[in-house]
Amino acid sequence: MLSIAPTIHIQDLTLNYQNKPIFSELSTCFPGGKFSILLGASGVGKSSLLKMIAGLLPITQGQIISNHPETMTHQISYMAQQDLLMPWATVLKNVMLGSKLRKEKADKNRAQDILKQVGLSQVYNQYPAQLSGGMRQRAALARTLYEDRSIILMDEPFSALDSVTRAKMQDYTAKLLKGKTVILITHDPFEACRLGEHIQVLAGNPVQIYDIPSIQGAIPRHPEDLHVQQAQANLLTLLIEKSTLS
Ligand SMILES: Nc1ncnc2c1ncn2[C@@H]1O[C@H](COP(=O)(O)OP(=O)(O)OP(=O)(O)O)[C@@H](O)[C@H]1O
Repeated sequence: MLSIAPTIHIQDLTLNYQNKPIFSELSTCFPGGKFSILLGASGVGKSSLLKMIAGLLPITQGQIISNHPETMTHQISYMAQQDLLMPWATVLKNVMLGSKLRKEKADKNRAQDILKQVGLSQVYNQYPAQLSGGMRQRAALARTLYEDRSIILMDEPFSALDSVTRAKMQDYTAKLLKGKTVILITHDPFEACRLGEHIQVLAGNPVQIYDIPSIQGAIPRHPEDLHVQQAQANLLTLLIEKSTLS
């Protein structure tokens, strides 16, 4: 595992789907070793941007570069909105799937420890179809965390969880990924303010990136932290102001 934490630069990035423009000449930066949070209305292009960073969507105009270019091909762990669990493999085997695909020796102890931390120790040997939606999402989270990469991209990783489990998973994820370059998409301003060391909103017509002032305190911030509560209110107000819904 590399101990570097790459910074990711987005430069003049344009995205069209079948001639339909989504965003144009977008530029921003996701700082190395920080937890970056990306918010924005449904359909604005957040998942597409994440897929472009992950190399899953071709770049036709503009570029995405890193100060450690090698990390962009070999050091990314990506968690999609859909859990993408393999139905034929147990939960434990799903978590260790990356090792198997790379023909590496799997670290069963690490996989089991992560599954325990996400509350799935009782279902190691069950299959995805036997799990609830929230359990499936935690299995996908465990698989993402098991990879131990320098860059972690997560698309709404806690969206299916009840509020208590969600808070616990936020805490665990923030602690485990400390010092890594993380980009996390969420619709939840509270989550953004608990976890964000760098918060951005994708919004407007034409779509632009807005930087949110940084919030005091180390992450994961406590739910009762007054800075979190004030920042959450400000962020929700900004999202409402930028909303194009009438
Ligand atoms: N494969 C595709 N082909 C055509 N259009 C697409 C495709 N994928 C996404 N789009 C369109 O691109 C736009 C941005 O989609 P994207 O999934 O990136 O948005 P999002 O901000 O992540 O939304 P959400 O918050 O609902 O997940 C939407 O209008 C969507 O319909």
